[in-house]
Amino acid sequence: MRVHIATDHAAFEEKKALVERLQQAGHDVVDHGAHEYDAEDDYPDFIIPCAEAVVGEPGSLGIVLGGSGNGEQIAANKVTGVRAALAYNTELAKLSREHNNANVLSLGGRMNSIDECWAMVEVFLATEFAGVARHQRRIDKMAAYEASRPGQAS
Ligand SMILES: O=C(CO)[C@H](O)[C@H](O)COP(=O)(O)O
Repeated sequence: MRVHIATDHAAFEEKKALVERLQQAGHDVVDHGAHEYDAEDDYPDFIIPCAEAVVGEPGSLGIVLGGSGNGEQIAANKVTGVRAALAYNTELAKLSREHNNANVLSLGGRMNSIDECWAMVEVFLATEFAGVARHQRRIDKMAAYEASRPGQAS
């Protein structure tokens, strides 16, 4: 699977480890940075391009990381077409795909170990959207709202 990934400094080591594990597992990984550790860097600079790449490549998925994952989820969700979910256990990662058809998973490198992050990534990538009508209806309502905002193409 094509996987876009990004972090700020706060999950620099976790991102590096995840890129290695994803490649070992055979995924086609695009690393949007941070490529160097800089304690003063800003997560939107990496997360927004990563989220845009996910939308630009239908069928791909994204993994964004930070200290908590909160700001990274918020930044990713600013990109039209992104449904980014914050997870801290595998059940949330699974539900984000099954119920929300999330295309971006947000993780907190200061909240979970590398092994825990990897477990969530594996579940996220392996789980399909359930396609149940009530879930699709709710996603459609959000997409309609998104499309109705000024400046959005119809
Ligand atoms: O998780 C994050 C945003 O939600 C950031 O990674 C976190 O805020 C960075 O913190 P600091 O600049 O103190 O290292």
